[in-house]
Amino acid sequence: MNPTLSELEAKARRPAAAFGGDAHIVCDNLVRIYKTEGVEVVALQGLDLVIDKGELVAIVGASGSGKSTLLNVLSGLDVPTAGVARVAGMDLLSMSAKDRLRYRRSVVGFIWQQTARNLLPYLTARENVELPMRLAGTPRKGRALELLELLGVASCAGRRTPEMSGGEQQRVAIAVALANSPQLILADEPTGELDSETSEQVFDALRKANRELGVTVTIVTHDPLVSEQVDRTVGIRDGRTSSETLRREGAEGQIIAEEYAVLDRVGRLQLPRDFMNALEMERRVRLELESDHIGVWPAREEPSND
Ligand SMILES: Nc1ncnc2c1ncn2[C@@H]1O[C@H](COP(=O)(O)OP(=O)(O)OP(=O)(O)O)[C@@H](O)[C@H]1O
Repeated sequence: MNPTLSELEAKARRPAAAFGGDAHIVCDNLVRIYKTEGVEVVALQGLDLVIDKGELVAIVGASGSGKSTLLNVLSGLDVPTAGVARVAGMDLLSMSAKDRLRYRRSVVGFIWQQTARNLLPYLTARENVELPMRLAGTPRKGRALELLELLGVASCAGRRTPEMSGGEQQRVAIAVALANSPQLILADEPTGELDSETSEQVFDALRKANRELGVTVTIVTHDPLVSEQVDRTVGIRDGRTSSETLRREGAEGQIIAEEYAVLDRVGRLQLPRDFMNALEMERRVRLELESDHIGVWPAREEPSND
């Protein structure tokens, strides 16, 4: 039934919901400009991203597209130049130094690509997991072993980093990141230095943290083993989210992956570069509205006057 005039008027009067609503991670028109020796680099150019609580998301993109910049902002290590970045209802742009420290200690856990960067080499695995709890003033007896067990590295509890493989070190690093029960885990190329079998174990540990502890997990990765196993892969191009691949299980248990272009709030979308190249599209395209889709064609050759 068509809405009545008064229903439409009421709808128009309702305040528009804020972008991303109460999602766990909301980036709205996020901009990060680096200035070095007078040269400006726009690493994030109005990036929009919404991630719900409990999601496991991979972020992919070419080198220099802005992935690490985004993770640094979300982890509270870096402050964006403009826009909105909100995690678990906390505004990352206006946060005080004290809140930022608390955020980094207790709300978010971080895993670097370089295994050596995640752990202190002179502490055992168990002591490494206990450290963030001691720093936050909330030591919990048995918690470190519990986490090491959950991630399948309890046998490493008494070992220091040189006595562990790269994959074991990364799984211990995940336990360290989980120590203070964060709401969010961010991992920057966590399997980048590992062979495929070990990568699988590290990814399984992240998936376990997500499924069994309900932690939201965001992984920046070039590793197809990771990006093709998550429910949602977000592609970043030139400092903006440009594509999303959603995966779901089909009727026969097969995984169906569907790729979408991201449409921002003002209607901008990035056409895949290979599509544009194939049809030699540049500068402008012709759009046509059909009943159930919009057609995009290369611009017609204008007849020349000479
Ligand atoms: N501290 C910095 N100072 C100046 N420019 C920077 C800084 N950090 C990043 N950039 C620039 O910002 C852009 C995005 O970099 P970023 O590291 O976020 O990309 P990335 O997608 O993570 O790349 P990679 O996959 O190679 O790690 C690049 O052009 C980079 O040179």
